Amino acid sequence: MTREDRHPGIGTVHEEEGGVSDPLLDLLRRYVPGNVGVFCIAVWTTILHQLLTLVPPYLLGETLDAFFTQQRTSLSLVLVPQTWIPTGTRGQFVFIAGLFVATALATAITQAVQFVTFRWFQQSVLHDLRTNAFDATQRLDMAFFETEATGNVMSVLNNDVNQLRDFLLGGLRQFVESTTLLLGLLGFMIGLHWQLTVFSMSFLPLMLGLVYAYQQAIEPRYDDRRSAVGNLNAHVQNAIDGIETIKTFSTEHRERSELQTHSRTFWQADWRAAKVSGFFYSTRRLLTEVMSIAIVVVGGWWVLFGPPLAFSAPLTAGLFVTFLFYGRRLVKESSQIGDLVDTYTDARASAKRVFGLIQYPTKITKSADAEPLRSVDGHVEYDDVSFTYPNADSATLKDVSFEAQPGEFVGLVGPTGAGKSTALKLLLRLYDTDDGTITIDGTDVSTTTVASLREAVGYVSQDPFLFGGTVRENIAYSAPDASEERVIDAAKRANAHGFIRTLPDGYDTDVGERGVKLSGGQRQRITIARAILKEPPILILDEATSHVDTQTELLIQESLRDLVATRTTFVIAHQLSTIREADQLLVFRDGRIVESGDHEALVEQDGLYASLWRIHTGETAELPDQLHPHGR
Ligand SMILES: Nc1ncnc2c1ncn2[C@@H]1O[C@H](COP(=O)(O)OP(=O)(O)OP(=O)(O)O)[C@@H](O)[C@H]1O
Repeated sequence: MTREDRHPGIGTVHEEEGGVSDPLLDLLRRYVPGNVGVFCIAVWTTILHQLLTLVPPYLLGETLDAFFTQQRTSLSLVLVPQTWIPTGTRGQFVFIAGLFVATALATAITQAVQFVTFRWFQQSVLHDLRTNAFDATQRLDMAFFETEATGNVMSVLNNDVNQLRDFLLGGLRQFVESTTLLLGLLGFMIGLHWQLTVFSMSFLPLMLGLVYAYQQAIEPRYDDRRSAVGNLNAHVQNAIDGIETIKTFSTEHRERSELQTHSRTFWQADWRAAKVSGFFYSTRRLLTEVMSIAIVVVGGWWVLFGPPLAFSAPLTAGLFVTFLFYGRRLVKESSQIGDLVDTYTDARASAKRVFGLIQYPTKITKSADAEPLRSVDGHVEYDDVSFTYPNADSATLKDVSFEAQPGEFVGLVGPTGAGKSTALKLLLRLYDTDDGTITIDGTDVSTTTVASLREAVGYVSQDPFLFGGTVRENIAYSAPDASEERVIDAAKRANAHGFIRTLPDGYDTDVGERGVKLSGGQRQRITIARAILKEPPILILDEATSHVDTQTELLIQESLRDLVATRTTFVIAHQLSTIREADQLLVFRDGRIVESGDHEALVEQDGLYASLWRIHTGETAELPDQLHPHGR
């Protein structure tokens, strides 16, 4: 099993969430109303255009019968009042030529209008769909990203949305065209000669049966192909994200062979679909030819020797010519239903995945009666908080309780993996607690709107993330309207101004994708400046200075002193000197707070903290008993 295989398909959610049974109907139901005007014009001109294409064969048949085969004495045309038709042969000939030209013009105009309106409709719907799918990914809980590979999500946003583009432009238009043509042709043909129509249609059930069988066989194969391409993309994405690790461990070969496995799975899935498609298209072709030949043979016989079999109505040569065109067209259109089903099935699988993403259930961001958090003093209280990560076997936090007064400086210490970062992520509601409550100024954070909560809390994580762009844009990310002075001031307080000035373009220097052009310590200082600029009433610094040297760390601490003094600050640090001055220290071990108090009190207590402190000061190199991997 590879990394990506562990993730369930996004598409499964659509059905579970009780969406409309057909995701493509769902698509139209959601997006047509916003574009109803242009959609109606597109559909109507398509119908008109298709009906117009049926006129020339009809005119040709009538012309033949009226002027050349003398099977009719006067010219009469369906839907054209007899009074409009001139009486002399010359006049009638010019009149019919005029009709040919007018039909050609009208056909061209409707085609142009149909093309541009369908294109507009398609782009407008895709724009809305793309925006909604992107909104959905932004809204999703962190838990989602732990179960769904990024490449899979990217595949939905790119491949599946593009597949729907093909459906909206090609498939939907073809559906309108084919339906119009089939109904129009049947109407015309029955009106002209119902008996020959009955014969022409005798193969139709066979064709429709073939199409139905095809749809049943191809749909699961398309589903497989789609999820295989998602896994393939996920792997490529992972490999590009981790390119540095791959190179340093020289694991290019392993990654390549994993890619080949995914690529082969995709190839096999495609092959299974291709075999079914190949069989269908060739059988359809054969059936189409047989139907066309049968119309030619039977129709020709009819004209030459009279009605065959149980038929009774005579057939003129002109009408036979009209029927040759119509018959072929009927056969072609009914066989096109196969393509339509193909596009439809493919698009359906894509729509399932796109709506799976859009409708993915979110617990945190979608609380219906959440209230915004109003002016925050910064009194934070954890009451018996327990939490287990979605895919974890055991609890990460167990009965964690503590209280931080407004403006207090709280340090979190403890061995790695003890649950310090997790505890503070719950304050930001990156996850919700399983048990217990977290309150800010007495308000349970699970009842507040996520936006107002995160507005009140500044967070600098262990992994400083910078967006591609300039240094200034990255600092001002938390306050895009901040003045130049405020940005520089924040940078100074984060001890970043000095190095920024030495960069080639100062604050306008491009940091590269994810900030790769800067060192870890430089990135960290920019993320601290970003948090400072926001001036939040509550600040979380999670190992925020772990990448900088001791001297810079001291300088940052110095400049953060003011900041810390005026707001509730939580600092996680392994360098205990960083948090020695904290008003309160919380010592975590195995998801529990095992000691708390200020530095002096904890040293006196002579427990875990005191042991860690002795190691920190170099007084001892011995690992305390509690932390010894094999016990003692
Ligand atoms: N997204 C996650 N899914 C599942 N388990 C997780 C996740 N993030 C962290 N954990 C687990 O939860 C436990 C606590 O992790 P946490 O990051 O809170 O520890 P920490 O005390 O902050 O450690 P460190 O000092 O190394 O940052 C660890 O055992 C970790 O493996």
